[in-house]
Amino acid sequence: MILVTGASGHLGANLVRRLLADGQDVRALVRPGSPAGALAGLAVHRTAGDLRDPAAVAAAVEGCESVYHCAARVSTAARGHREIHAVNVLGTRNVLEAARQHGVGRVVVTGSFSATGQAPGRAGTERDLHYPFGPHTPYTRSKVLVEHECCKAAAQGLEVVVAVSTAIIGPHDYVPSRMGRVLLDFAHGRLLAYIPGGFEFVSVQDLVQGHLLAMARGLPGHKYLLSTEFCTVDRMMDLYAQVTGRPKPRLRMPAPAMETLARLAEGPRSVLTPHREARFTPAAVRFLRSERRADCTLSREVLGYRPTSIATAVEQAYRCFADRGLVERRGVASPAPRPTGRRGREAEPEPEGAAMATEPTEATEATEGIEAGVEAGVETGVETGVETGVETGVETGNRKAITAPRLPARHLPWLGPLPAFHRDPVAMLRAARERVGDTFAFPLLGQEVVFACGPGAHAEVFEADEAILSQREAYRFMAPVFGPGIGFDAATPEDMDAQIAPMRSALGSRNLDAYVRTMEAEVRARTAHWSTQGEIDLLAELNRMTAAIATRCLIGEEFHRRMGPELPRLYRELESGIRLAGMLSPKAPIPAFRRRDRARAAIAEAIGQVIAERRRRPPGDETAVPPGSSAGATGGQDMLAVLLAARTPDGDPMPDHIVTGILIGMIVAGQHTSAVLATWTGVLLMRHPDYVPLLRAEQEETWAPGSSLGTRTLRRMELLDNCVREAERLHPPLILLMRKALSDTTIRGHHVPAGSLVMISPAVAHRMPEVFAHPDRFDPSRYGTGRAEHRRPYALIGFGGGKHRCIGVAFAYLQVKTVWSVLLREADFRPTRSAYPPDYSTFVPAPAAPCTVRYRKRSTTSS
Ligand code: HEM
Repeated sequence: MILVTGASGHLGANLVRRLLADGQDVRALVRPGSPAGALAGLAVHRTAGDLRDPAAVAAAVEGCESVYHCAARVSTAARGHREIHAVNVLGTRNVLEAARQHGVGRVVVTGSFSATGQAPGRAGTERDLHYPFGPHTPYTRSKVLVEHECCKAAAQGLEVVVAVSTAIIGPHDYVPSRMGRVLLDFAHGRLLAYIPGGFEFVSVQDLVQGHLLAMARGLPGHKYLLSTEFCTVDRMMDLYAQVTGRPKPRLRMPAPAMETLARLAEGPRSVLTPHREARFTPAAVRFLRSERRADCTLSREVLGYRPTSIATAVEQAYRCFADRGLVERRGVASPAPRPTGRRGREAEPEPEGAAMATEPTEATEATEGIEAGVEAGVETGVETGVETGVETGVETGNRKAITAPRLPARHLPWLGPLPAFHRDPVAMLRAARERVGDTFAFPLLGQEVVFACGPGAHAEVFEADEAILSQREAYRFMAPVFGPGIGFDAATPEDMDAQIAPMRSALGSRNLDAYVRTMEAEVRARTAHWSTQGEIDLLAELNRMTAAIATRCLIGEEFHRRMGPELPRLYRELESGIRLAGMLSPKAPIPAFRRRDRARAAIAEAIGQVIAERRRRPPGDETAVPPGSSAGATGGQDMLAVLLAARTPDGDPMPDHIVTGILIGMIVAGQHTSAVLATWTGVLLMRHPDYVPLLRAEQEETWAPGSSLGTRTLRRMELLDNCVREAERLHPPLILLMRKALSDTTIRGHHVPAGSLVMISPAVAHRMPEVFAHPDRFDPSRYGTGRAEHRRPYALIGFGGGKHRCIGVAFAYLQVKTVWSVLLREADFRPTRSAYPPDYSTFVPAPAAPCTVRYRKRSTTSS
């Protein structure tokens, strides 16, 4: 077993991949909250822990025969000494001490070129002593002490070698690193200027190779410089221009003036944005200006190190970003490898295992310097990257919480990432998660949002006390849909629970068989209108079916007859009134809200009439279901009957407007969501037609021709169940679930200030490779015996979790399964489009309209 610390960093991510490709068993020590993407889908043993915690480090080291210690806190800022010292120096000491105690054979520690001394007039070598009295950053000082710790450990008999990194560039840069961010900014046309200078750069794959060589051949207690080539910033800009196809910025900021400016900016910034990671620092500019060079002769001669080319590393970095959708995929123009004449380095083939997966970086000062140039020259007042914020301790009660990383504000801070969020919230949140980790914060329309992702975070949110994370307060903007005092607008959480309680009983197993009969009858009634073949808008068709089903099961037959064909449209208008604008101003005078209010009034009036009629029936007959109700005909009750029979704590009947509001709430919660889930199930089956014969075979076994469907029959259809579950996972109808923080709290150790909106996203969470293997794949077998990926608590959250978990989940599953049992028996379906992308313009994203599919009725209809 080999331990890699800092495995989610740029170097770590590449090193882990290389070790795995070499057939090694790898354990990764990752700091809690590190971006998950770096190790996504890799067969590594993850262990969470902080370098500052000797016990966690010892636990990670135990049982390993060798250790690559790559983790470090990198910064060019003049502050943050304590944390930098604790992580880098004491953390390294912890690793070395644990290695000694557990008899680890060898440790390779990543060093920094900044800790190597400088000799005037020539390139620096391993023998050049660091000059301690210069204007060094806390980071540089810490890396000198790291080397000191290594020497001490070597003197005590531990085999430890230091592999010295220069400025890293290359693929699998998930955070991304600072050089990676400069490349992204360049590719997106956000780089308007730069500061000239130069530095030694290392291709991340050369650096990985150097670490392996240091492990195999390095002399204990020695260090080895690893660089690929010296590059001026002008040359880097040329390389970036070649891979991105964009011109390089015309503006070169004079370095001396920029260093002065950085000095002037330092004071105000430490007051105005004390928690923000500063990159435009005097030290960063100084590194660039110094144009330091490294002489890697020792590495070449002792280790056999053979560096490749920075041009190739830049190209690979770009390709990797393109693969992840962060930049446009171009026919990446390979920058011509430059003859590396200075020390006679030739471009060599990539090291084995080079072209693999991903993630964040330990930047060096030089990369920060370039980014500092970008920040200074380009984006005055606008953040280029991610504020790390991780080092900022915030006290919450007795617990020490860390500030969640903050997404950059690219537009007005008040708006936050609104355009991207509005266009495609799932893509925006997924991309942000890959960059900064599972928990992060951002402003949205003036509202502070804390986003959290992963089963642990879900558990904390779903299980939180209502007085701390309130569901009611988060969804109060829906009050115009439900009606005043109802559901999320109920006076107290207890009132809301009291309103939900009778619905639970109506949706209980006693009534479900009757509902299934209504469902089957309704699907058959609709398909009876279809000709032998043709095209339908699947979503529209399923909306009609679920509208009829919901109406008949929940409100009753009379209402269904009264409102008839009007209902799908009215429900649609009601539901489409739930939109982002409503969070800001639920009563804004916009057409969608006017339609919402008209639809609600029409539905409420019709329900009111039905209630009045039922109340006029003789006492003792409140629960009777009127003749003609299919639910009643089979012995069940519609929900209206249950609500009319329910009593308040004072023994009174529920007021009519509350009954009406609850019914409307149920329709809104369950009708369109079910139609959307059924539609995605159909779309997925059409895209994976191999499952259709298997599903039909399952039907043959479980559902005798001519017999009616029932809950028992449906429960035996396990493959169908798993297909619906895959639809729930891949396309959850509710993509965002929210809570309002009523007091300061924490999620996964991150501070959540009172007033924040806490968001979790089933759509993002369900694609976490750490939770679901190959998450983008349609694979119903993942729920089968042995894998049961959905059994992990709070992994599959399409219906929420904890005390607010959907009360209609059984109803919804039965409905979708009934729909597809009947439809698959009655007809064959084919897609008419190559893709059915989700339409994120609504709160319940369905395939973009029109969702046309072709059908042909089957001649062997056995019903
Ligand atoms: C595919 C269909 C459905 C989906 C995807 C769905 C999804 C959800 C989710 C995610 C929640 C939790 C919200 C949160 O924690 O913030 C929820 C709650 C709820 N759902 Fe559903 N639902 C569906 C169908 C239904 C149906 C058919 C009904 C009733 C007939 C229903 C009634 C409710 C109610 C009353 C709650 C609130 C529970 C509480 O807060 O205690 N849902 N649903």
